[in-house]
Amino acid sequence: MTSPTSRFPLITFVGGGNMASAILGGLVRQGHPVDRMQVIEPWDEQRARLAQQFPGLTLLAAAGPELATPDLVIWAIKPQTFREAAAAAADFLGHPLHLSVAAGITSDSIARWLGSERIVRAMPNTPALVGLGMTGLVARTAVTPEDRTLAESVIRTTGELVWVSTEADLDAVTALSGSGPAYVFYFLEAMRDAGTRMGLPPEVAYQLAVGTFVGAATLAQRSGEPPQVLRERVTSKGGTTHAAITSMDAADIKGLFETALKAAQTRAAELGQAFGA
Ligand SMILES: NC(=O)C1=CN([C@@H]2O[C@H](COP(=O)(O)OP(=O)(O)OC[C@H]3O[C@@H](n4cnc5c(N)ncnc54)[C@H](OP(=O)(O)O)[C@@H]3O)[C@@H](O)[C@H]2O)C=CC1
Ligand SMILES: O=C(O)[C@@H]1CCC=N1
Repeated sequence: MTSPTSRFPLITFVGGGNMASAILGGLVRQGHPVDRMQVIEPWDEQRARLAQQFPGLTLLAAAGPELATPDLVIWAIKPQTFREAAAAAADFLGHPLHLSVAAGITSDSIARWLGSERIVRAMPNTPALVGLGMTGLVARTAVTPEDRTLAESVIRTTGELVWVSTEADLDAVTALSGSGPAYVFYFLEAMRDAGTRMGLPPEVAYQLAVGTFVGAATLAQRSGEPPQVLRERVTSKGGTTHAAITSMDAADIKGLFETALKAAQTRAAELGQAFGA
């Protein structure tokens, strides 16, 4: 008899860390049954954490014949361990669609390691943990429209997505939105610390900083107006914002930001070269 949950694709995660947890959480929130997902995760503590968070989930320390043949494999491991993990699991996976979230590792490398052309690369970000992720996706040419739909349906459970044309674009996505939450947290730290040095209690400074980010980002999203216009609307002539922005321009914060993002983009390509051989 067909199980009532079998209309859901069977998904195997290789790697059960931060990103796998975020995607798992999104899927569970949207009603994907835990018995249609299995995770390969070698670290005992992490398996115990996942078992507690997602009761009923199949958790394995390593790939083996007991693995049910999946429709989709999500590769959520570090670029440094991808090759080794692929070699260990390839024989037990059948012929699924492969979805990799690893930074930098090209689909050419993955195709070589897995002997499959059905590969989608995704670059999510950690706000996926709260359903507000922003993911870039790129598909190899052999990927079918049905495969794209499957990849989209999984990623959509974590937030928004955008398809890009090339894997080089995905390195730019990695630098911008993949690593991007860390830049926001960095600014939150800086604003909290500056507020504290100006005499506010740290928790008040932090509350003001977080509220300002949430409010400004929501305003940008809802108004649809260019950020420059929104910024100019805050900047009264001869006022306080003008003083701050003049100080930032003098320090070339935008130029420094571009340098930082390009460093991340370069690192993505380096990871692909160093660990994709
Ligand atoms: N964190 C982020 O913001 C983002 C990360 N990514 C990408 O996601 C991928 C995973 O990152 P993240 O989730 O943060 O990393 P984590 O370290 O949290 O998770 C990776 C997990 O994979 C496990 N692992 C190691 N070797 C194997 C193996 N052979 N088979 C199965 N599992 C294995 C690790 O165990 P152990 O610790 O024991 O090695 C670890 O628990 C990376 O490639 C990264 O580039 C993409 C977008 C955003
Ligand atoms: O820092 C990293 O390499 C990963 C990829 C994007 C976010 N975290």
